[in-house]
Amino acid sequence: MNQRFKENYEKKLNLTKDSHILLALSGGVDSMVLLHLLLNLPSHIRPSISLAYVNHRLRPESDAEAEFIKKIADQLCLPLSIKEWKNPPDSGIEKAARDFRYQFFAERMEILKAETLMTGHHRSDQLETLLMRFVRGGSWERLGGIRWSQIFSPGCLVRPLLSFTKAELYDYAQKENIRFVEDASNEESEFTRNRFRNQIIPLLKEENPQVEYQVQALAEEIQSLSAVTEVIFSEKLTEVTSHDGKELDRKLFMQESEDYRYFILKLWLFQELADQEIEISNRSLWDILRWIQEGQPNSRFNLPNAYNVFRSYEKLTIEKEVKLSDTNPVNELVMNEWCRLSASESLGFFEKEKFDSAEASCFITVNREDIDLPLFARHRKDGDRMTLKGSLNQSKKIKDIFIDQKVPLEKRNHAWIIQDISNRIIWLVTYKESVYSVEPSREDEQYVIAFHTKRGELTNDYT
Ligand SMILES: Nc1ncnc2c1ncn2[C@@H]1O[C@H](COP(=O)(O)OP(=O)(O)OP(=O)(O)O)[C@@H](O)[C@H]1O
Repeated sequence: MNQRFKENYEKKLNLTKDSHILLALSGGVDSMVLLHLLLNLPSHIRPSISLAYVNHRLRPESDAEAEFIKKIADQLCLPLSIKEWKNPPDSGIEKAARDFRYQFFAERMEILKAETLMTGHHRSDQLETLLMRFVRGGSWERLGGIRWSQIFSPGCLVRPLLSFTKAELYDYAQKENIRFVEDASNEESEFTRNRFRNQIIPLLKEENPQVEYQVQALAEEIQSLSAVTEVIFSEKLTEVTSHDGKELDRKLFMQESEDYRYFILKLWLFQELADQEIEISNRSLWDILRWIQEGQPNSRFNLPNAYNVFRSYEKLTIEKEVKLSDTNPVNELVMNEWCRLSASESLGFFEKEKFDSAEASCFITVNREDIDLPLFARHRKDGDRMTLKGSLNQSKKIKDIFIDQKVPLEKRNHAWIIQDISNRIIWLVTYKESVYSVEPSREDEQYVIAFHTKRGELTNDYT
């Protein structure tokens, strides 16, 4: 077993004497055997080892286990950090405990400047993980299961025991007299994984005693296949998206076959929502595909967490919905000053003689007697209407103005509206002027309302 471990250590994991490893030591047979195997490596390849343990305090014997781990670290003179879990939630304990553990490991790696986290996952874990994923459903790539090595935090997470079954680890521990703690909860079937471990897998092993080996081989094949297809679909995605990957060109996308479209869309959503914990089911993917094919040219498809795929004619983007109430600060405009509205936008209103048109991207002129000061800048809200210039006092919904001008949905909530204290909408900035906008005259009894944007040229017709 030492020899097999050494081979994997050098070939599969690319680790050397200069590696600094943070070993996640739970005290169970797997990580205790892993520690032993690491220490048994010949000195010319043995890495520096630090230990980390999380005391979840979920079982009465937790504190005794923490003491056991401290003793081991003392005996071996290895640095150990322990963290206690203080606030377990009422539900979803398994996931919360895992998140807490890995968060702690990432912090320790950063502090210790250790580039490798090592855990004791083994071949029997692989079978459990794959069966659970298979039954739960989801993406086929997940059937690649636990990997030998993957990117983690500032470095990587490696599992050198993936070629050993749990039975082999027990044998080795017995032969080498390795002490370990037995997790009593493993015997109870209260957690999903334990149900698979204790009830389902024994039946599968009766069917085929080699099931763990078969499944590991299958998982590795899926991992390779998934690496190959990722390259193919990434190239395809690049062909149908803008340079930064944010805009998907519907026309080019629709030229691909349906199978390709499915995987391109999946990759695009995955990349665009990478920071969000959003899972898009296979069924939703098909629904989105149908909507892209048959939906309205200016419409949206709702995703979880207020995200949307927006379609504006032949352009698709993914954006979080901006709620009007969240983004509707009302900015009072102070006479003869520019009011900064965002990193790239300013609005101001000026006495005509104090206005320098060179500073503005666009502007309108109003008669002083027609409006009631002060003026305010805000975004649209439901029911907004304005009386259009040259329309004989006919008012029109702001929403309809946007529709007429084919303004994409995601731009509508960002547009600025100028209103006066009497709630009259004076200007839908860059999109539409109201009846209050007049031609400049020689008299001074006029104000100018001006907009400045750094976003290059104004893209809308200034009407
Ligand atoms: N409390 C802990 N403290 C330190 N390391 C731990 C702890 N629990 C688990 N580990 C590490 O994780 C490995 C796998 O443990 P276990 O099979 O119990 O985890 P799991 O339930 O499969 O969860 P996951 O795969 O998400 O870590 C252990 O061999 C050990 O390296």
